[in-house]
Amino acid sequence: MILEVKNLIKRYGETLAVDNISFSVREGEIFGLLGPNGAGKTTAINTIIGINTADKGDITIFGKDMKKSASEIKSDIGIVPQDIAIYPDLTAYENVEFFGRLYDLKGALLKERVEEVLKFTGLIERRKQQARKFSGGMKRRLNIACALVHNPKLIIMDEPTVGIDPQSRNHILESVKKMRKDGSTIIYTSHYMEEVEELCTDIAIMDHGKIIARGSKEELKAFVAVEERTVIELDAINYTVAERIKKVENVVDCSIAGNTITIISKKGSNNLSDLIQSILSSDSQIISLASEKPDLETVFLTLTGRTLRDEVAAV
Ligand SMILES: Nc1ncnc2c1ncn2[C@@H]1O[C@H](COP(=O)(O)OP(=O)(O)OP(=O)(O)O)[C@@H](O)[C@H]1O
Repeated sequence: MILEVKNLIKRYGETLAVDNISFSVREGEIFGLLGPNGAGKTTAINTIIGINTADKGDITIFGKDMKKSASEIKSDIGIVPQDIAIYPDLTAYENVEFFGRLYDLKGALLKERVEEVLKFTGLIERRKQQARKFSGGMKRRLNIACALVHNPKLIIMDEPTVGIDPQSRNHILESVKKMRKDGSTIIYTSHYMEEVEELCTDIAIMDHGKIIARGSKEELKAFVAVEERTVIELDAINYTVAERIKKVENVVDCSIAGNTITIISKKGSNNLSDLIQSILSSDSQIISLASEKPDLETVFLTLTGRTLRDEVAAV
């Protein structure tokens, strides 16, 4: 295990921001910490890496106790903070160079690493430009370059795509995948379930300071999926169609509204071809068909009764 967190608690006065969480991260994973704004993701991350002091809990990183070996451990971690931490008056090159020096890089190796991470983040052409002239997305990418310059084994990214253009967002998501391919372990916090679903090999869902679910996306979805919905729009509803559909194996329910039929089937029934066959044999034509599979939003909704999007919009 690269990281092990046991019974971590962090309070801010009366607020229990991190409420007794335990989890571990295996080497080579992209570990996703998913939760709405205020769930406690940043507090958890900042407490793990020693920016905040924990009220209780044990943290082991690279097999070493964070309480005893913090500075040694930190030299192998790259942190991409939620709030952009770069110097606006320095150029892109100077910013990355500055962070490299903080990690004791010098001379030819420093130059080589600075150029490598600027290339990796797509900023090499803009290296001589002051950071203040960068777009929000470019600033975020520079923030990432600064975190990677010392070639860390563990990379922690706290909501790295908030408030940026789609092009920079895609660039960041692709970079995260590439970093994993190159052997890094990544912890990625986000309230965008699409990003976590696309990137992460292991996921913990956080809400009100607690981890409320943990597993791969397949495990999390299987946990909530009790049924599958298929919505089919027809040119016209024939009176025999509902009767035929109800006879298809694993169909639990079938309701009609206008020219649309909603069919509920048992989980994993794989009966789509039979459903289509039964409709065509009743002389109706299919206009559109949608099969709804659960996503991480469904998981959050099932566990909390709220949607991630509602939570984000409310902040
Ligand atoms: N410095 C602080 N002082 C007091 N309360 C804080 C502080 N930082 C965070 N909190 C509170 O702790 C809780 C968890 O906040 P945290 O920022 O960790 O959540 P988050 O999941 O990272 O959300 P976001 O994505 O909005 O940062 C919230 O109730 C927040 O208001």
